[in-house]
Amino acid sequence: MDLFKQPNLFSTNEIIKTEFNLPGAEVILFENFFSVEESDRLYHSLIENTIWEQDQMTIYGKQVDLPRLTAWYGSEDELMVYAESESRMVPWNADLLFIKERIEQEVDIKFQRCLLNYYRDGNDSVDWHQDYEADQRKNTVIGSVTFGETRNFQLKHATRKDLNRVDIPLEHGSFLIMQGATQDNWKHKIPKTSRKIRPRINLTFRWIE
Ligand SMILES: O=C(O)CCC(=O)C(=O)O
Ligand SMILES: [Fe+2]
Repeated sequence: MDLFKQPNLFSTNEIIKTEFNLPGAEVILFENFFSVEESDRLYHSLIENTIWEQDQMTIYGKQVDLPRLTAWYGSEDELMVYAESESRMVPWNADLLFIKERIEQEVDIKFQRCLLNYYRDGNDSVDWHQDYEADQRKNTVIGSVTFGETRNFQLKHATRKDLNRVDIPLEHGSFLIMQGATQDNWKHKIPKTSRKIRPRINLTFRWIE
């Protein structure tokens, strides 16, 4: 039985592709990119087998835990500096290579590394941010895959106040591409929620020039 999608009269397992028409951004969503069976299997396997870390950040001079668990995987053995702490990148495993190869069929690049996020409940979140430092943001590709609970992925323009915020619910088995100048011009966030919800795993596969 599908853990995260309740069957209804109109439900379909077809892949649904949506291209968002946002100024200065290229954002494409594929719903049902992974089948329900694949998504259920990967959800459990990633929760159990990922080497999750509790990283910290500084707020008003105090060290506090990030509101989620994270892990860096990739092909190079290098130190990643993320949220001010250093972590060594873990080599790709079979699950990640399976996901990476599937999503690379939709983009013309090979992803170099992946940041996994584990949102344990509605208190876990990520605040408004742009991925990468300003000088690295041009022409990046982020492939974002979700397993588990649906969370609202929010996008807002970094400078233009005349543009409305966009909310994209990211469902079990979905795949979202952010490319071109998206990171340069738009911020994104996963807000907290007081709803009683189950965990969500998100994988952001990353490519930079
Ligand atoms: O969980 C998500 O969908 C977004 C994660 C994110 O923005 C990040 O890891 O940089
Ligand atoms: Fe991000």
